[in-house]
Amino acid sequence: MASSFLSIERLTQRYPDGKGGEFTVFENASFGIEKGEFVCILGHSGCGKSTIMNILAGLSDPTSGVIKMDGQAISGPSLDRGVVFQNYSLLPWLTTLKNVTFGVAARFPQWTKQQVTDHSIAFLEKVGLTGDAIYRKPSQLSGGMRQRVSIARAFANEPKLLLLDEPFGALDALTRGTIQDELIKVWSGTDQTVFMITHDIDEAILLADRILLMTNGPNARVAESVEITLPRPRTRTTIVEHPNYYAIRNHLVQFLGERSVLLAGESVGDETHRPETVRIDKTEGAADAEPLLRAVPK
Ligand SMILES: Nc1ncnc2c1ncn2[C@@H]1O[C@H](COP(=O)(O)OP(=O)(O)OP(=O)(O)O)[C@@H](O)[C@H]1O
Repeated sequence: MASSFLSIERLTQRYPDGKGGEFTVFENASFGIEKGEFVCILGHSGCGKSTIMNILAGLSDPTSGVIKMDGQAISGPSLDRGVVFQNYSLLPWLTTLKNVTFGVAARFPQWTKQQVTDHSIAFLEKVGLTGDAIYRKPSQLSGGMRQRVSIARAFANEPKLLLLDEPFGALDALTRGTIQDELIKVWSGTDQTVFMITHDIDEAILLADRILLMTNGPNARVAESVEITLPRPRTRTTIVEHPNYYAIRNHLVQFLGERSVLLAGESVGDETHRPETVRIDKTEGAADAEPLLRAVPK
């Protein structure tokens, strides 16, 4: 099999259990992400999503396993991998604009000051931040505005891989919806590869090309890779009318409600530990229109 742009191979994380032994968070997690793909990961609290993200960001080392990006094993943090956390992580003493130019100047050292500023302003505009807001400090912005700055900053740096750890978790539903739309807008204009943690099924369906489903921990596994067979561009009002929408949603709800527990600790996927691919397509003429779901092993 040709290797993916980002390839996670047999990733295992164990931690001390506090009683002299150890517990396994996940074992042999293996999956790939293609260049330009938007992949979300869903799973119950504690299954190890943030642990996977921290390893991808280079902020922690796994117990075993290999991660390759563009064929090269990765280790440690790098400007090639940008991260957006739930808590914004902006530099409080810098203005909005400087929070963005700071990273852009480091990423593109050959650029003039003007190029860095123009590039940064363009990305802030894409997330709706214009005018005097870009000269304010983070403490003078709303939570939604701060998260917009984080997203603009991450995309403006043009990392090869963008890691989003529940970026909208702290926002109210309306602000969340607006920023999701802005995120799609920014992402659509790039060939950016995105890996995102979310707890929100609807958010994952709206944004992702593919959703990875994890079973419950300990001994969690990435059990399924569900293709989001909804055409782009997507909006939250049009996708619900698509024949695939509820079939996909029901599948995800059913997995998180029942199968994530039933499969916990069981061996799933093929012998290489890759998740089962699930493709749901109810559109007329689709090969798997009847039955609706591709068989998924129980
Ligand atoms: N540094 C650590 N030392 C020991 N145990 C840890 C450490 N970091 C995480 N864990 C444990 O590993 C498991 C997975 O944690 P992780 O934060 O990755 O889960 P998660 O799926 O991201 O959860 P949530 O959705 O609640 O954020 C949990 O049981 C957690 O307590």
